[in-house]
Amino acid sequence: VKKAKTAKDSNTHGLTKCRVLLAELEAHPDAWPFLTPVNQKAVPGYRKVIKKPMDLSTIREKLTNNQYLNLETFIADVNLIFDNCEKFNEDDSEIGRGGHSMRRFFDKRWTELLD
Ligand SMILES: Cc1ncccc1N[C@@H](C)c1ccc2c(c1)OCCO2
Repeated sequence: VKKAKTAKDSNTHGLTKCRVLLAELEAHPDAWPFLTPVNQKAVPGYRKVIKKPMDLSTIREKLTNNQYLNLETFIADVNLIFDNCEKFNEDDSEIGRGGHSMRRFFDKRWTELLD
């Protein structure tokens, strides 16, 4: 029997799914370009082109600091990683292909976890 969903319950379950999804993204073989913030001094043009940088370690920090209100705000930050990647990298490049691979994996997993 499904328990009545209170706001707190949805939030708790939503956050549990965020933790599961983030752990799987961090462990993915194609995650390496996305694990830490892009070093904007080392990557010419990145600061100018990408208005809202995002990476998996920043998402981990925000999750730890309870900065995600629900699954949707978490999904928005993960998609920011992939959108930034598509904007800056050619589809036919190692990082570009990695971004598409990670987005496909993430889309499949969060839809599977939807309650
Ligand atoms: C996701 C992304 N988009 C655009 C540029 C970089 C990156 N990732 C960084 C970590 C990165 C990924 C690969 C690298 C690198 C830095 O510095 C030089 C060697 O290859």
